[in-house]
Amino acid sequence: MSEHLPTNIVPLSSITRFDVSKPRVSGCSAKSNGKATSCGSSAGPEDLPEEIWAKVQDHPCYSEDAHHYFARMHVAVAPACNIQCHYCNRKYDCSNESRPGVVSEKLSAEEAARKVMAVAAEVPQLSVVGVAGPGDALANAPKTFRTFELIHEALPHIKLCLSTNGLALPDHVETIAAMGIDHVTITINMVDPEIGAEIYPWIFFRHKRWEGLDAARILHERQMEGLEALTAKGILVKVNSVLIPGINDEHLIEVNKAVRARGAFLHNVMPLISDPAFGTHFGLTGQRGPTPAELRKVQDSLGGDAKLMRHCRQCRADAVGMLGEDRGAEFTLEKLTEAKPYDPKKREMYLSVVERERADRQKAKEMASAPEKIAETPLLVAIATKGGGRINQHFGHATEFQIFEVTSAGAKFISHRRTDKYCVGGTDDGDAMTTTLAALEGVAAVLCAKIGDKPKQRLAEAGIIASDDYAFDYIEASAITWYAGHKGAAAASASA
Ligand SMILES: C[S@@+](CC[C@H](N)C(=O)[O-])C[C@H]1O[C@@H](n2cnc3c(N)ncnc32)[C@H](O)[C@@H]1O
Ligand code: SF4
Ligand code: SF4
Repeated sequence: MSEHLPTNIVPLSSITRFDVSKPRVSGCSAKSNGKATSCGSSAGPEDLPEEIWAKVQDHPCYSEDAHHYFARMHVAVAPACNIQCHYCNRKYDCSNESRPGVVSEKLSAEEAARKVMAVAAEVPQLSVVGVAGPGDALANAPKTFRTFELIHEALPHIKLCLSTNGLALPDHVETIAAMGIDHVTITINMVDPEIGAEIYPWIFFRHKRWEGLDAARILHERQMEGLEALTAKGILVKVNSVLIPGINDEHLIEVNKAVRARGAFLHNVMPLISDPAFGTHFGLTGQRGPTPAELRKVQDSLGGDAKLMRHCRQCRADAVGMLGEDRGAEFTLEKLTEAKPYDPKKREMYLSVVERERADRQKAKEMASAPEKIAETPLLVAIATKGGGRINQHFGHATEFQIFEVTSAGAKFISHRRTDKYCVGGTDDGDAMTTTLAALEGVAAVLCAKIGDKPKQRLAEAGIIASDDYAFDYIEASAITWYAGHKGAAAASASA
């Protein structure tokens, strides 16, 4: 069977570190971190109501757990936009650039459907296809919906997803519901038009261009109307907010309250990208993006029970693959003629592996966790992973680290941090280490599948412990076990 599995998934037979033969903690007596979990009404590792878990369990953006197992792709069928944001310039195009709004080729609905078939044949993890630009999905509504129709006819199991600024949303809620589109993202950066006027120079609405406060007021009203109409129909809405320091950083608490009151499922606060080279208004006028610490501060200020997305990778409008990887170059239009036919058995086999892996990973986590007796100082642990919920990437091959906040009681995903590959063409690259050390700021340990003596030494000099003792083990259980052996380091750094 293993020859059918994607390379980043390790067969269960390779699990050695955790004794999965011990009795499973499950059912009504289940305990997680010493706390009883609810019985009968919740499901999945994220403790969601069963009907919600059923909708998000294979959506890599709506469930942090799912992003370890499932892939998404964006199809670039929506070039036009009906508003202008000061942070967006869709004219800039680069195949090496990974950020929203960037694409290598724009597609017709038919081309997009062919591309989805080709990717589904190669990537059994594929579960979601989204339209997220390069412009706005609903400013190109006929093409967006035609694309979804074709995909649904060919691959009915694929979830459909769209991203919009919300201006045209109220006009399309009925169609979205009728087409079975269960996931919609709205970018909402303000609920106060005074702040909106600093972000949006103009909108185009009802055959007319609007500017200033009028534009921001219309946009705000349409966003709230669209959000309410979607949630009333049981559609899961994720709200994206771009964090723009000095403009909406303090205001995002109000945005969070407003969108939660209207039933938004998830709030994704994303850092502004404003490199002047991209030619956006903000980039050219010196508006900076937030630091990782500023981003985290705003996320943490949104209240303990706010459901936040912290694992967004701010993908290109033609991204393909697991979050954090982009296999778009393998599926360009000219390569589609070589595409293999889709084989549903490959996907079924993959799903059964994921089901077992998820259950065993959860069990390993519960077995490694100790009930919280005293307040412990959490440590940040960086993980090198290619997916599957395991520590399965060589330190030198990592282009990002997943950061977990860890105590003896649990390991919580906090964010990802991008870096450059340490090993380039088989040689150790000194500049990459500088980037990696910056990315690992505040991190106590790196857990990876393999690391050479030289980088291990460089990390040690920077006060970071690197370990490949947990190679191919589950992330959370390993991080908790590592923490248990290094609590002293936490106490020492807290008192330093
Ligand atoms: C390219 S847009 C496409 C969907 C739609 N037009 C919208 O704006 O919601 C996808 C996401 O990228 C975000 N985005 C675009 N440019 C950005 C930038 N420079 N920095 C951070 N986020 C950005 C948008 O706010 C939106 O949430
Ligand atoms: S709404 Fe989306 S596509 Fe339009 S300008 Fe803003 S970020 Fe760009
Ligand atoms: S941009 Fe964020 S929400 Fe959209 S596909 Fe990428 S990770 Fe998911």
